[in-house]
Amino acid sequence: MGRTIRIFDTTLRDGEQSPGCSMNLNEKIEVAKQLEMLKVDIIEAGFAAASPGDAAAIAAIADIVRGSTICSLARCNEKDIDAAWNSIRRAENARIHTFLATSPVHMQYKLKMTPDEVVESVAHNVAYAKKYCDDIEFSAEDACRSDLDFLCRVFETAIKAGATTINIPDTVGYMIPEEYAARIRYLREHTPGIENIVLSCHMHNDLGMAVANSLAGVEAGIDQIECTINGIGERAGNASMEECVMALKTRADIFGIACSIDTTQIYRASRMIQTITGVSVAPTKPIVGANAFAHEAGIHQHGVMENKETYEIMTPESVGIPKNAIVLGKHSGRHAFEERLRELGYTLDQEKLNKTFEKFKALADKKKVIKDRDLEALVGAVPVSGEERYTLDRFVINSGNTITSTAVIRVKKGDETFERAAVSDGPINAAFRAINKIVDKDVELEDYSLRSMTDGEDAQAEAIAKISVDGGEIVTGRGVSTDVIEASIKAYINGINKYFID
Ligand SMILES: CC(=O)SCCNC(=O)CCNC(=O)[C@H](O)C(C)(C)COP(=O)(O)OP(=O)(O)OC[C@H]1O[C@@H](n2cnc3c(N)ncnc32)[C@H](O)[C@@H]1OP(=O)(O)O
Ligand SMILES: CC(C)C(=O)C(=O)O
Ligand SMILES: [Mg+2]
Repeated sequence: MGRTIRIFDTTLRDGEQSPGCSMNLNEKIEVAKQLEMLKVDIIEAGFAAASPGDAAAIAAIADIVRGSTICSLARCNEKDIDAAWNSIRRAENARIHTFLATSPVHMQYKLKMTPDEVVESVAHNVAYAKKYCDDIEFSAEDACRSDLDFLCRVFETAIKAGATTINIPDTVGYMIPEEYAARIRYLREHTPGIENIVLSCHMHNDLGMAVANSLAGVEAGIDQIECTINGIGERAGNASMEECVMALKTRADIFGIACSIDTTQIYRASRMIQTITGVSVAPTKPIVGANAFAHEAGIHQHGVMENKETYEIMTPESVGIPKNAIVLGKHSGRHAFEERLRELGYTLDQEKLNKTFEKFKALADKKKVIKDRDLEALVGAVPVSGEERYTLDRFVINSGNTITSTAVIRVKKGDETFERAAVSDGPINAAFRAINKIVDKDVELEDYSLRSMTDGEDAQAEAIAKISVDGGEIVTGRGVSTDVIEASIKAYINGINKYFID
């Protein structure tokens, strides 16, 4: 393979801009460690000027992650660039990513700047960022609705001021593949200095073409793909990393392009993002959806039994979906348990391993066979150290279609226990109201969902409770149990705990 493509992951920045996908500090660190395991070239860890919490998370990631470059986004102004640099300065490799819109509609109505003022701002702010660090990316926001000759002028200015990567984003997901490729070819031919620059694409999925456009860009000379795990991101999302990477790998005969990604970490990364954000992918989602490697039709099943290549263009193992060799149940020991977790891609520290094993044994008493999805649910449901402020001790619910529901909830906080009762028109709302009385906060339930993690009568339920406390940011709480009410109460308490940790 001749060329190599860089993978720039923006799950923690553009991905986090997806409604309901906010992550707290611990969650961002977990995601960043997983991105390091995936061996992504650049991690866009956030937008430092957006909030002190974002800046702190970027700084923590810059301290911990080694190998990948750590990047912060910044608008074209000195305050944003100062904040970006402060957050990434301790990274092994640091990048400032500054951007300014170049399309007529953005310049006139949003920025209220003339084209000349935009060029001046790019010259000034890229040079200002360059004083801090060598690795500077400049993005022309809404580049795909911008005049091509004006873009050449803006990019030439950014390159002269010190930009080392030039990003040509399709901010609103407007392109079709051949059109984007033609744009890239034009820019390469008409921008002085561009031959020594890393060219990047950042495609949005409004018309469902983010991945196709990224790959068309690569064929036209793009050197870096910006993407997110599961394709999360603003509006319809960004190009999905797993789809871009597996297309390059599976069709190496067409692209002949290598990338650094350890594809066996893809499945775990996808599950982690689903668990943390509470946003599940569709069963038909390529690469990581529940049906991506499932064969339902008889003719397909027959073909796969004879030779998997009849209907599989890649193997589940290549993206880290493990083969299920060991059956785990109540008689399984710690070795088999730990080994299976390792096969699923989880290496837990001793404290989390012990807690997860305890929960595994408790679950094995209720279920005959513990499946991989059960294990993933257990790992995701065990809080990381310091996260448990309140824990559920016991609950009693009285509900029916002719009575008002009542809930009595008892929780522990350290050595103390608190118990309150509440009524409502449904059992889950009554339970949530009782918890509100205990924590004595104005907790608002913003979104709630319940689904079965596995099949069968003894399936585990996963509840997601998105809450805000005292009008603050929305946090995602998650609870798992074979009892749907217990799962819901745990999710609500998990959300409240996260609020207090942040
Ligand atoms: C395409 C993208 O994904 S861009 C990244 C989008 N991400 C986000 O916006 C998430 C984080 N954002 C935030 O937290 C806030 O918007 C902040 C902190 C950045 C700014 O907040 P505020 O100061 O309250 O401004 P607000 O968001 O209302 O408006 C944006 C301002 O930035 C200006 N602006 C927008 N883009 C740029 C840019 N690239 N360079 C310089 N200024 C810009 C706008 O013109 C507007 O300026 P004005 O206040 O003088 O009218
Ligand atoms: C900040 C830029 C790169 C962006 O997210 C976009 O244009 O979509
Ligand atoms: Mg974007």
